[in-house]
Amino acid sequence: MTLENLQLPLATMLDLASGDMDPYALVVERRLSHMAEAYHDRAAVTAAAGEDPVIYRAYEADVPHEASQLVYRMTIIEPGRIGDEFYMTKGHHHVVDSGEFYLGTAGTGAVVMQTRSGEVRVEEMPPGRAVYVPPGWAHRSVNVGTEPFVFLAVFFGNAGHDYASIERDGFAVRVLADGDGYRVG
Ligand SMILES: O=P(O)(O)OC[C@H]1O[C@H](O)[C@H](O)[C@@H](O)[C@@H]1O
Ligand SMILES: [Fe+2]
Repeated sequence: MTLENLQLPLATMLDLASGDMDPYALVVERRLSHMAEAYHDRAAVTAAAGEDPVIYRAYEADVPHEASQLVYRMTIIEPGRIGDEFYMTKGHHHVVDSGEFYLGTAGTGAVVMQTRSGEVRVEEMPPGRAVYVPPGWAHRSVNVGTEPFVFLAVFFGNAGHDYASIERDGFAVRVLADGDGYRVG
């Protein structure tokens, strides 16, 4: 094997507290208008539509989206709610069923996971807690705190993002404000 055929190693600085990455590419920036249908309180969606807040963004290292590659991202979900529902990601299945590794690094969040047959699990992701999302589980992350929720994600380069089934059917549970905390309803 010659060096010409080999990709060079890559090193990236990750700011675990803020989610900043260096070097990075901003690959996701989702505002409310990009996912308004995901929230159940229609009046609250309408009330927030004018401001159209940024709900979350993700930074990615320069890894090819190909089989055998491990893509890694820092995702930052802002604190906030639409009605009683916390800011969250759209959520997706992988096109090629494959696992994903998560590590909470700042703030207070959780990941909701759901199989195609409707089984649901919710795991909290405080800083230092790793969650493994096995193949076949759709996943959505939620900020249940008052600070930005930051996590590292690692997934296969050929996993792909399948949003259609979640856009159509949603998740069977919602993560809702409950006093100072949250409940899964
Ligand atoms: O793709 P979304 O459901 O909008 O979530 C935003 C991002 O969250 C995490 O970083 C996942 O690992 C990414 O694959 C995903 O793109
Ligand atoms: Fe994923």
